[in-house]
Amino acid sequence: MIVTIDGVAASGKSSVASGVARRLQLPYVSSGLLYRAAALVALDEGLPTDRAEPLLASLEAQPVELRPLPEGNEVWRGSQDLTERLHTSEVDGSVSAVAQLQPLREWVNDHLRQLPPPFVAEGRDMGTNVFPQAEYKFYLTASPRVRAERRVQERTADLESVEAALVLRDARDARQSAPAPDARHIDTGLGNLEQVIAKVLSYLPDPA
Ligand SMILES: Nc1ncnc2c1ncn2[C@@H]1O[C@H](COP(=O)(O)OP(=O)(O)OP(=O)(O)O)[C@@H](O)[C@H]1O
Ligand SMILES: Nc1ccn([C@H]2C[C@H](O)[C@@H](COP(=O)(O)O)O2)c(=O)n1
Repeated sequence: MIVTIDGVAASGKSSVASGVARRLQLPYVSSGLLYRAAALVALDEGLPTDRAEPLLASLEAQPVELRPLPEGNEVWRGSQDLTERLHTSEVDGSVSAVAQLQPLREWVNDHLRQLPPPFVAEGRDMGTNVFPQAEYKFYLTASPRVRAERRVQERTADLESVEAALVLRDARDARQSAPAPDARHIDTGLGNLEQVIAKVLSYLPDPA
């Protein structure tokens, strides 16, 4: 079984996906972390984010590994744990450019398609492009303001700046972020996190 949870920035994908996966006792996979890791490598190494070749060469020379652990995804590069450095405003500002590079999308998708089902996968195009065969698909939304009020707790910028950055990222990511025609849409602004997790679980088979 594959469950996909796609949606816009800060709509709650990671939190909902990890909560659903925990209750189903399945791994959960955050595709965004691979794009964030690629963007972090480009930032750390001063590589361009508008051309794939230099960045792909670095990623192939020293591979990145996504570990979908039950307690949360980790991203490692050799002996370096990159996880704690992936959710910053600096990476937020670069990741959309990296995600526009088709060879980088293929690099991410190759990683994802090696994972053995069952799992819960979250991102932008899990239910459309990466796992169109998924049995259960969800698409999360929430207003920019609601999403900014959540995200501002996790960043150092003020609410207005965070909301503007989210709206900009939504626009930059729009090309790959269309919902799957068979995805169930859930407005996460209509309930707290536990209520949204329960809503998703109500559409899924009970764990054996
Ligand atoms: N329904 C909800 N009610 C209240 N808070 C929520 C809800 N869903 C998620 N949150 C909180 O909002 C913040 C952003 O959620 P999360 O990181 O899961 O979003 P995301 O879509 O994965 O973000 P990104 O696209 O940037 O990775 C987190 O602090 C999370 O706990
Ligand atoms: N399947 C995906 C997942 C993510 N992206 C891009 C778009 C986001 O700006 C960025 C980071 O994702 P997030 O951690 O915010 O979910 O990566 C994508 O294009 N496709």
